[in-house]
Amino acid sequence: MNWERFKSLYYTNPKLGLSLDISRMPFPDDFLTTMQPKLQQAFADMAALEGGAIANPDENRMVGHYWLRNADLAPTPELKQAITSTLDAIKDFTAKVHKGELTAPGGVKFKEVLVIGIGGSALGPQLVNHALGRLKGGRDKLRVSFFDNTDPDGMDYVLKELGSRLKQTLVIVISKSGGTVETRNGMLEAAAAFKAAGLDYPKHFVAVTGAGSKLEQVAISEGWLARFPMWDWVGGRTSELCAVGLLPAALQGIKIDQMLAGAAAMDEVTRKKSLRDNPAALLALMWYWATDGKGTKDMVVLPYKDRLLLFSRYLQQLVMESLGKELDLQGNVVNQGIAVYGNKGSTDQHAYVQQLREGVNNFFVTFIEVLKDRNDASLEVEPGITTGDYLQGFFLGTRDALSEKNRHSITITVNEVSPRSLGQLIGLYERAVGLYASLVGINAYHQPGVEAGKKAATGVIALRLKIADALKAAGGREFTAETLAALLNQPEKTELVFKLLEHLAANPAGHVKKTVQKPWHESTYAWQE
Ligand SMILES: O=P(O)(O)OC[C@H]1O[C@H](O)[C@H](O)[C@@H](O)[C@@H]1O
Repeated sequence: MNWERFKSLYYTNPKLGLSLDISRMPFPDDFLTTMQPKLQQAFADMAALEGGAIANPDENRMVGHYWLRNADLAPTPELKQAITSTLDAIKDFTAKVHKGELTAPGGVKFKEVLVIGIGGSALGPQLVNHALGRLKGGRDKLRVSFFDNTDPDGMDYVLKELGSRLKQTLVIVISKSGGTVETRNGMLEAAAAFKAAGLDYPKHFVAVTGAGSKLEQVAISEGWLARFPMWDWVGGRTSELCAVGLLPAALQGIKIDQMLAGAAAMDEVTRKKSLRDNPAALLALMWYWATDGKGTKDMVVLPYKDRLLLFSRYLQQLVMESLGKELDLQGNVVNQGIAVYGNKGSTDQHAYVQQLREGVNNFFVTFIEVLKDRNDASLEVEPGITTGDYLQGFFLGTRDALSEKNRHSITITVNEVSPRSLGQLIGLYERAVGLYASLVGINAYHQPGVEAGKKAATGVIALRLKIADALKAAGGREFTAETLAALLNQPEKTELVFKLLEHLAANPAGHVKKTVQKPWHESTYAWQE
């Protein structure tokens, strides 16, 4: 590639220990200049947001995740106090757990944390757990596992892993709204497991949730061990650096002050109004150029580091839930968004990189390079060559191979994976998403599209109950999906009735016996005690 272009476009910040290379995005010479008016408007929007404006108009909310790492920026003394006192409470609680001053009943020391949450209430903690666990090679102070779904078998798997250590397990139920059904279900399943083991679960349970939520009410009425707040001015997908992410991380033994310091340092840099000094603005403009400001290309995130495996999954929510919007701020239909996927290199080179090089050219790659290979000395796998040399070799080789075929890429380089650098990366992408949303004129801070699926699921659950009632009342009579839907007076829902019957018949709790017939849709279903 072109060294002169690289020299002129390379952003490097030795203080942060982070660099950004946009030279492999072949935007025209005047692109950065022509974007200046839009970009300056985006900076102005961002300054207003940080100053406490209602930056999420649909929900009439402020957007305050930047205050979490510099409470002095909070627009009122009350908000500042809320941030600092929560941080103190997290540290205090964690210190007591680590010292064994706060224990499970019977003085049993907590050794395990089970986090129950979903979406923004799980992805950040999962990323941090995976990226920063056992960083120096030693053991974590507490080991963290997750329920992040309503999959019964998934929960059984985690509970089996915990086994008899359930008595040493601290459970953190995280839900901003406190009403998310998957999380409620996880909480009930965990409580049942504790009860079955003869354990007094409220003495193990902690809630992170919004004031007055259903979850908070349960935690209060059952006398849970502790509660930590979640505020309406922090979105789920930007909540890693409030109690949602900090509490599990601190308990694990991760240096949360360094994560916060990393994000704060990145915030300072990404507030700069001069484009060439602002890596988040450069990133946002590259997304704009690569995708025509319309999401026409996908963002493939490829960290060459196992510890950053979950970064793409974390970014998937941050980017897609923020940018994937039907309407712009004026109410025009725009169907915005950028699709995000990726795992890690060089692993993915043996999976889908074939298509990236030769197949449909509908993406741009963001490589994440980590300079430091490992803590200890490295084996030479060939004379003078280590496994880390190979990891870099595959990264550089793949990048060149893609460039040769006009497949564009951005590269972010960090010195190492550490609490500080992860805080920086989180801060970098939060800012880039916010700036990009301004560039394309959308609200990045709501998620109206998520509700439709939740509402429809409620309808499905109601129909499931009706089916069970009808079959029971029919006392063993056999129905096809069609005859049952007709009986329920819902012929338009025959497909749903079929799907529900199939699931009921597959599980003992369904009490449904299926008799297979030909053709398959003449199969019958009947109640069975
Ligand atoms: O934290 P909770 O209120 O339980 O929400 C968990 C998640 O579910 C919702 O459906 C939203 O789409 C996500 O933005 C959110 O992070």
